Amino acid sequence: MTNTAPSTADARSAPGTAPGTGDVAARAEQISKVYGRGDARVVALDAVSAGIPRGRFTAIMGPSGSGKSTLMHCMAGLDSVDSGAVFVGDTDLTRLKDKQLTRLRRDKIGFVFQAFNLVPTLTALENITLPMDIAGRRPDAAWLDQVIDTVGLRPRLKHRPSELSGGQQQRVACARALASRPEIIFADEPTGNLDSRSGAEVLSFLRESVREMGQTIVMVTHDPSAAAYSDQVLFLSDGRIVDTMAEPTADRVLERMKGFDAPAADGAGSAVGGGAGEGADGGEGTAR
Ligand SMILES: Nc1ncnc2c1ncn2[C@@H]1O[C@H](COP(=O)(O)OP(=O)(O)OP(=O)(O)O)[C@@H](O)[C@H]1O
Repeated sequence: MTNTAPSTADARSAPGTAPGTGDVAARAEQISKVYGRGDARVVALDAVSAGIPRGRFTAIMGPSGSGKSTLMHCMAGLDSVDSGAVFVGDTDLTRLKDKQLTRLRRDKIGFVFQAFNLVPTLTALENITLPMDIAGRRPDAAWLDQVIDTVGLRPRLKHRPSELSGGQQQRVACARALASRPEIIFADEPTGNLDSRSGAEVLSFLRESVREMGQTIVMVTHDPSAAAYSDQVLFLSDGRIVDTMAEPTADRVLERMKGFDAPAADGAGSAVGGGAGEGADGGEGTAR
């Protein structure tokens, strides 16, 4: 079966996005990824196509082993694909040499992982600006100020990670990802190590960075409540995108997750097409 959703065209028709190529921040075109051989062969991604709308918050969900992390890693240039193409903006990652790929990741992509990955000897502020320091770029002071205020870290800027709570550390990691104004931020289970209150704070902040700053975010999560902060959810099963949901709520996402043993009768294509277009009113202005 071929995956169809959400196609670039679908993404273009997403709410609040003008027609044209500029409204898709990243896209996968028929990407496949196989691990292992013989008996150990696993098709992690099976001809997946997906467009990530610019300035939107997209969640990726699916059962364990469905390919969520693989999809994210391939789209972020952290892992290679066996076939197909991955675009960030207009650049096909699969055609880049290692050095070019490293530069693209550094300049255009932000990452937030479940483990906060902060440098323990640096202050919060130094951690936030570290990627730009390494790249020899000066942070835009006004932007940095806005990011710091949005994540509510101003009173903690001189603290080292060990002096911060888990939620605060993850906010530092989010600020670090946002500071260079990347084309797209990939967040892999960003609330996986947080209690529900800290998790909600981080998700609200991610949500706000999309709404207020126009950031594009893709987040892998197991948690329907976390997915409910997004504008749209892509559902993966057995290495394929089998459905999308616009304006998700935790209850609807939970229901859909329960249904994975019995896939939607109308098939992936129609479900996905409807889902992507369905986002007409989007999550814009909707606090979820
Ligand atoms: N490095 C690897 N070597 C072999 N198989 C792998 C590797 N990475 C992933 N896989 C397999 O590929 C499939 C997809 O894995 P992936 O981690 O993308 O799933 P996931 O949906 O993120 O799972 P989870 O929710 O459990 O984190 C799984 O069957 C997994 O066992």
